[in-house]
Amino acid sequence: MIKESVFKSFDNKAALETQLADRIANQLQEAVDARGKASLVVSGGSTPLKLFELLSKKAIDWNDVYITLADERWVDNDHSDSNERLVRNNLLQNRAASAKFCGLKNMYSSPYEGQIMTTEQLTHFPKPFDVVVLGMGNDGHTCSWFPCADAKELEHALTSDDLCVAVTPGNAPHARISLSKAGILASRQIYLHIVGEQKLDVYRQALADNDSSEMPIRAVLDQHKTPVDVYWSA
Ligand SMILES: O=C1O[C@H](COP(=O)(O)O)[C@@H](O)[C@H](O)[C@H]1O
Repeated sequence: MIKESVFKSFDNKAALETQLADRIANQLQEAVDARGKASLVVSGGSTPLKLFELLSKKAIDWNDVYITLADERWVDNDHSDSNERLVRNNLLQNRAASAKFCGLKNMYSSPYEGQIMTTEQLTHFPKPFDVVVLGMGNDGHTCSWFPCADAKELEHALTSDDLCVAVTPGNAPHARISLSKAGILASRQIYLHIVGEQKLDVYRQALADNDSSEMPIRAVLDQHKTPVDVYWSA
């Protein structure tokens, strides 16, 4: 059994989103005040939409905030499955429109060819990342660390020192580019943002299991390098 992270439980999604948005905004502004710049890594998927909207309205020095993604589907930026599109439409709005965003997808035809360029594009980001917000799939994946991916690719994502890795999920659409475990853990604070009973069950299962290849979220939960706070609501 692994050590439980800080677990914050909310009766409803709106209460979670309000508190998490406040906390992230405070941490980003503190980082700007302390070091002149801040960095934020966000996930795609359906869970963070309202959080993005709330964050986008926060009065912080967005000019000094660098934003990127934890993972991306290798699709054009106007594709409905693009995480970049999601972030542009929901987070890089309102006051946050002046943040400095760098997506993970580039002009190469696959993430295998494009991953070096993506890594280079992120070299100017303030590191360690100040805040990382992760989601989790019902299969226990986070970022694009899919349990259904080729075993070698998943192992590479979880053990490589490279910041970015390419992954093709076995049973989800699109090849992906993802930050590696090393990249994600090179941060000051990680939030795992999950909603619903099914994800709570998956989280509990991840705490009880002991194999990161079956439940890749464990790679984040079972470590002592970086603080992880879990924000869950029904
Ligand atoms: O495929 C992905 O799914 C996870 C979880 O998505 P959700 O819709 O259940 O919130 C997400 O964290 C990840 O970034 C995304 O690429």
